[in-house]
Amino acid sequence: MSSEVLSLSELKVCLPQDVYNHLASPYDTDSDDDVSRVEKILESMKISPADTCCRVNLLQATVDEVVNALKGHLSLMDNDHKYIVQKHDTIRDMVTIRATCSHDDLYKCNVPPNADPLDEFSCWTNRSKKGWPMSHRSIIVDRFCGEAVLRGAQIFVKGILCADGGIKEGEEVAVYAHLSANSTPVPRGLLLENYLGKCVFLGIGKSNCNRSEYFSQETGVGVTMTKLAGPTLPPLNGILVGKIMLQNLPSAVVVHALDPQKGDVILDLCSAPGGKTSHIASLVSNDGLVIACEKGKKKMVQTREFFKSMGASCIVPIATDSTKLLLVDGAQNRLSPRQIVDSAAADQDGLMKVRGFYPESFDRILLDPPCSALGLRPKLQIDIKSLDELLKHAEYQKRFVRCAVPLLKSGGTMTYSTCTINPSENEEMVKFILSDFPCMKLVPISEDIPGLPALSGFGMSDEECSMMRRFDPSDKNIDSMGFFIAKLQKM
Ligand SMILES: C[S@@+](CC[C@H](N)C(=O)[O-])C[C@H]1O[C@@H](n2cnc3c(N)ncnc32)[C@H](O)[C@@H]1O
Repeated sequence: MSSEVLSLSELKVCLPQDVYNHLASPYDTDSDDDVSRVEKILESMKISPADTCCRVNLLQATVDEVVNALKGHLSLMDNDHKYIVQKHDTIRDMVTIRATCSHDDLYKCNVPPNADPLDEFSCWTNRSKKGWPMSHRSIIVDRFCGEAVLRGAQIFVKGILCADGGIKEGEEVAVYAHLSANSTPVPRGLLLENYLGKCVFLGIGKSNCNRSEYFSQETGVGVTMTKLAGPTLPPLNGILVGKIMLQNLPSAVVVHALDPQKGDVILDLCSAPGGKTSHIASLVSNDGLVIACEKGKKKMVQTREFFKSMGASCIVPIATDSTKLLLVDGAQNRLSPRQIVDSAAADQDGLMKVRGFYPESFDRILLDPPCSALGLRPKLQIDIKSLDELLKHAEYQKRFVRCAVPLLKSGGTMTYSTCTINPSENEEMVKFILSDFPCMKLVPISEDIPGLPALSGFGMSDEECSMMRRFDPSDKNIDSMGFFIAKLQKM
């Protein structure tokens, strides 16, 4: 058994056949173009969208202030990248950043191209036979670290699995990601010459320490990426804290589709890590009541700290199972959400202990439930093992819907979103809502909000499909993640 070293262009992101067939089924199989739509989506998933989008927190900054600060920050960066920072055409609180140079050559190579051999490697012929570069010592990171690297992150020591012996602080190293599916785990600290797995070349970085410290330290950046096989995204961690939030474009437009108004009483059923909830607070200038629910207690405590850092004071965070939020007792004296949270006691973490809310309580509801995440980019591998596993997501999402619809006031709207391309969680879910809840109808999302219409073939009219937004990761016009948004009103 030997190691297999791929370039990103050679890597094939695969799906189980039944999942593939399911995702391909809505496309017109008579058309050559559509037959390969899923292939195109899988191909585009390997790298990040070219634009980094950042949403301006209007509670603590203006768009002009952020544009100027980002331009200043990026112009000081110590590398050869140039970035274009600009306001989004139609989304008023969105700023996009695009690198003007990319390293397409690295995308096609499985070793750093055109570099002189290191003297000590030229006498070691096995090295090139195994696929490792003669020009650089190499490190291999785990897959999740690799995907983060392709999103512009640096390499933390915890993500490094194995490395060549002898790497020194300041040395340029070749960086690979281990493709873990179906392979035996790689023990951390392994010498690269003993690695027998399959990996993909991600680019070149500069080591911040000697090899031994990769594996003896608990925290810290081990390698700073300098050239990436894919779009070169600016590292913005720790920049303009509280003033911006890095979000993919579709995630940021969801709340514009929700269109919250000052004074509204709004329920976010799945809040953590809080990107969309804090966006609501920003758009209503903290004027209103936003109930943020999240099942994970620890997650909610962290999310509450994030809300504080964003100055989002109109949000009441609650750790609860949102599928059980509907109260059916006390028909006579139904308290409003404001009365319920004002009279609730706090738990030992300071989160309000709320049992639930009464029917017809909310002006707007955001339902951004857990999903199969088959739209997230970049993805080096997909973990879903079978169609049964994929379809379970839709069943779970229906539980949130059954709770959300009664909680909505008549005339109120619910915005539903997922970060997947799976129609069972998107178009089919909307059809389910329309069929099982005749009180609900689709309403159009503002034309300023970009995206494609929903897929046809799920029992909805062309007009209804045009009211929804679908983001296709292989769409060349909007280079973004896979995403879906629908807005429904209770009659
Ligand atoms: C797609 S994420 C939400 C992302 C969030 N809206 C944002 O923009 O930052 C789904 C969240 O729902 C939470 N979740 C899962 N089951 C839940 C339940 N029964 N009740 C409440 N939250 C749940 C997950 O822990 C996860 O944080």
